Amino acid sequence: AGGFAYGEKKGRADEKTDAAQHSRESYPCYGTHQQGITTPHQPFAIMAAFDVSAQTPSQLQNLLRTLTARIEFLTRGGELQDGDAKLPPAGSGLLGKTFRPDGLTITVSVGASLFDARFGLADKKPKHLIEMARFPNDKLAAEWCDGDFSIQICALSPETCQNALRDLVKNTAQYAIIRWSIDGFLPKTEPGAAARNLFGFRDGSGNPDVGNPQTANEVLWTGIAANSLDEPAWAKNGSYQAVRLIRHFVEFWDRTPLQEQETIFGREKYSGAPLGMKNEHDSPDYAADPQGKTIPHDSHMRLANPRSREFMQKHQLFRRPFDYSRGLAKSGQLDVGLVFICYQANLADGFIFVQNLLNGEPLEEYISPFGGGYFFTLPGVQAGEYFGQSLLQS
Ligand SMILES: C=CC1=C(C)c2cc3[nH]c(cc4nc(cc5[nH]c(cc1n2)c(C)c5CCC(=O)O)C(CCC(=O)O)=C4C)c(C)c3C=C
Ligand SMILES: [Fe+2]
Repeated sequence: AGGFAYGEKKGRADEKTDAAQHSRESYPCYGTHQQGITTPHQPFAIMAAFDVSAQTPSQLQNLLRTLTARIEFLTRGGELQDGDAKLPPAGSGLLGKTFRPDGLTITVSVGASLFDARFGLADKKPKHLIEMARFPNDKLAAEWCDGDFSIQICALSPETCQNALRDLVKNTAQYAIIRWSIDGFLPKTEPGAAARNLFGFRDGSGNPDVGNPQTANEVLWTGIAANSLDEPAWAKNGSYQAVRLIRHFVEFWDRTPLQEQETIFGREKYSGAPLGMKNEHDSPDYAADPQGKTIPHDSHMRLANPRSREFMQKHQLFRRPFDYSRGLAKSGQLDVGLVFICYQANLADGFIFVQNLLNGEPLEEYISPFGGGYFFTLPGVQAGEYFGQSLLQS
């Protein structure tokens, strides 16, 4: 009595390992599209941008091959194999010697600057890829903007994101230098409901359902969506990624009346329902509210998507944001906000068009965009290939 069979005992012992505390959820990195876009929204993230220090096309290829190999290893889970103890260990050790995939996705995207004179790629640039231009309410800090490529890391724990970033920084050090990086998280929420941003509002309720492949084809994938057929052939099945780092003035927001907060977004704070409706996923009926008495014309949601037929066909984007918290700003105010990330097949019709509709909105009093960038998420690849292969070999 009280004894354990070997297997049972081993099972119990295994339950106590670091690895067992993490999820076996795995999103293999090979396929038509990269992971981290239509993948279920994980609760933790790091968004980072890098500059390439590689000098030649073949060094750039080495960088992309290394990135792909590390992404394959990290997203599959496995065991670190240390060699000579006089050399650095194989990994950070943050997750222990063996580690599980923990829902990790790593999404690689390239910036406009990668298409300058260095690598002979100038004539292959996606049509709408440019460095991020300033919008009227922006206070952009150059050190928080742009980059030759971006890496979006998402997982079910913050340590899995950290471990992945450390691994990528170490293994690409010969050819790339990190430029900026920010950690993100999402509050827990009921199943099927969008997570809340730091203003306390559900953020993502009006997103297109990109879990439906037909909707994803119409909204996300360059070279597939109707408004993106004039792009270079290598870019097919990629997507434009727009990143905006947006500080929230939460002390000011928390002193703003509830009614005003709800009018600013056009939704009820707690349920997330459009004003005048019951449920989060109810569709607003703007035709029945031509004067904007229920949902004001200058509310965030009405400006961002007037739901006209033309808009729904051409200007939809898919948001996959995270909240951030970085302690205190120099002013003594909380330095918190949103890592706004969205994907679309055509950047000009998507993010840029919608942001221009939002310029001057009442929400601007409470926010201050300070960084981010535009990137092009590379098409997916099959085992044996590397991310960016279609670009370098086209
Ligand atoms: C240019 C694109 C957008 C930026 C930048 C943006 C910033 C931003 N948004 C919120 C909070 C909410 N946004 C909501 C809806 C919404 N926002 C955009 C676009 C941008 N938002 C769109 C296209 C939509 C969907 C509109 C619709 O289809 O009805 C909402 C409402 C809930 C929801 O639908 O997700 C909230 C809340 C913040 C805080 C923010 C930057 C500070
Ligand atoms: Fe929004």
